Amino acid sequence: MDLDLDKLKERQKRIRNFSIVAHIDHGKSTIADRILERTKTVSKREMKAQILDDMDLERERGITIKLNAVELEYEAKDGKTYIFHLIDTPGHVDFSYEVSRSLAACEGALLVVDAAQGVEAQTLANAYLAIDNDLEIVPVINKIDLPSAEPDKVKEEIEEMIGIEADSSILMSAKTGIGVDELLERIVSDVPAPEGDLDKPLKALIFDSVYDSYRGVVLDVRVREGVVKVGDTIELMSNKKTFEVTEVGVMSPKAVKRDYLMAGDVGYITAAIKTVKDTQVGDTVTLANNPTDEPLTGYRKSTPMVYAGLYPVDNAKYEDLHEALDKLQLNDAALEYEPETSQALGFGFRVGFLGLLHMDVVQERLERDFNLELITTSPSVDYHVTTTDGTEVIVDNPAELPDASEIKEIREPFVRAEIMVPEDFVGPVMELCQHKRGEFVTMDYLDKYRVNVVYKLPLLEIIFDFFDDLKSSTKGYASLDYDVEDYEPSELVKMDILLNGEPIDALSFIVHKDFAQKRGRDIVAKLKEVIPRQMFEIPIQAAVGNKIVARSNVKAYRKDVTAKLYGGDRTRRDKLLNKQKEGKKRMKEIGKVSVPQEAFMAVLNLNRGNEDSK
Ligand SMILES: Nc1nc2c(ncn2[C@@H]2O[C@H](COP(=O)(O)OP(=O)(O)OP(=O)(O)O)[C@@H](O)[C@H]2O)c(=O)[nH]1
Repeated sequence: MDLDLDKLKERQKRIRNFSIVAHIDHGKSTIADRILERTKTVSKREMKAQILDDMDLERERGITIKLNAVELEYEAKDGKTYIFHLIDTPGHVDFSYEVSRSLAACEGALLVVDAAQGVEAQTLANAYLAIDNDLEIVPVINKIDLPSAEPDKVKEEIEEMIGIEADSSILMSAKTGIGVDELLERIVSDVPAPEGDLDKPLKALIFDSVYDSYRGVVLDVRVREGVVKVGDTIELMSNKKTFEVTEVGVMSPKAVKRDYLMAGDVGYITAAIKTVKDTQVGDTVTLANNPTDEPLTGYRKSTPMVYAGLYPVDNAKYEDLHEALDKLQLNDAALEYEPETSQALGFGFRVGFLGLLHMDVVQERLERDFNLELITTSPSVDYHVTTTDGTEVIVDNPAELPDASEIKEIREPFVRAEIMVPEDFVGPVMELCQHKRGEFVTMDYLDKYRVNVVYKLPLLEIIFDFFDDLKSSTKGYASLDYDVEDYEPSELVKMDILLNGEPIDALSFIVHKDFAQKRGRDIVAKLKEVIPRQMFEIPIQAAVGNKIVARSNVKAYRKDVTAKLYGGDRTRRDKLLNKQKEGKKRMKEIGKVSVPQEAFMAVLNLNRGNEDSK
């Protein structure tokens, strides 16, 4: 097929690639919906609420996890039809790496700020990512329909805190539709058209990929230079593997086939790629017979910060879990895993996550989409350990921590946490941070009312319930952003948990020496609650080294639990039986003891484990 380059150049001028970035809940998805609706990309009837958040899980949780690229056509006031590629981005702090991925595919970003909430931590973090990517930023002040909206104040905040001109911000209500027309026109006028030579060799960035059981791996790409067509042989530059292109197209929002994708386009390529490991997000695609000389620079790769063991309840499902992780990783570049074995749980994987939310989402996907029943062990961070003979080891599984007598020093990851909060709540925030072993760094007034409090905190303390505690101690007003800064020595110890006199490797965890006693007592109490009675008494002990810090017993099973309940109440009885059945599914037989999934997560649910422990 011969392409008319002049026509393509003309088309390129009418392309606008942009993302929407915002703090969580400021209205990104609702704005995306309005844009789709106004450009008639989907009919009202087809339109489900929040169409871009197409995964059930996202809809249930109400957060955007995966990014999606959609092509829309917009007929502008100048009479021309523009091609928009809207790339949705997640807003949660766990997913900022996906934001930087999608920004690498754009020329512009709509920076959405809630007119009542103002600039928050993730607004700043995302705005800086956009600035770093040299994107044109179009500020949008959303929710101006709210009685508490203060658009003028928000404009000032944007100028003062982000340092971009905000006088011309679009005032919008995604709810009522005010401002949508202006927004569309401003995308045309403010977001630059993509550049990139059409007659150069193909250079396309893989910014996402999805596994499809019929078509194989589907690559989401942003073409930077050249053109790619069906029948071309593409080469993945990182591993030099070649594939014949079977289909190219765009999402609109369903897949629509095209004859070609050209410089400036955001779309997908399929090439009967069967092995998920062959494709790497961030890699450059070129043509095998006419390759480009230099790959594109990828983007900041995300590194996992939280690690946990994932084990199939049924040991025979190990290979299924392996396959499921392979497939999931394709949609989730941040996911890392390697096989591990546990004496208690058998064969499984040690999996690295970006944060607890990410861990939750992965676990749910594995269970729901791949029909697996899993036991997840309590999350851990990675420790840098120096042993007495001078060896350095990285330990992300508490069970693998060397014996205390062999450890010279343990260093744990510390984060710089920036917490934005109205001044009235500075007291409670500081108190919370102190509780979590925080070290005060600095505090600045952002404007008359708001303060940015900076603390250095151990990541270990942040990943547990810090965010929830922060929200509850500030009535939801605080926002948090953090980055791992360095590893520093801490007085950490390993807590072993013994059931029936046997140490259970999958239940051990690492804790600061000062919190050990209290955590030990709390965990024993919690385990006593969640481990069901059996025919014999089960002693539970928490130990640091040889020292038992807490103990308790699960009493032997006496009679049918349902016997106590009102004989006549069928529903109540059925409920209980069902619940027992549910619980049983998730039991893991360890020695003679049945241990439920809850037990492995007990350390997460110690009701503010650190409180009063100092
Ligand atoms: N009053 C009012 N509510 C709005 C407006 N825009 C969005 N909302 C509401 O604000 C909430 C958050 O909106 P979303 O669009 O889900 O926010 P988001 O930024 O996409 O959130 P994440 O996907 O979780 O990052 C929802 O309950 C919306 O209905 C608006 O203009 N006015």
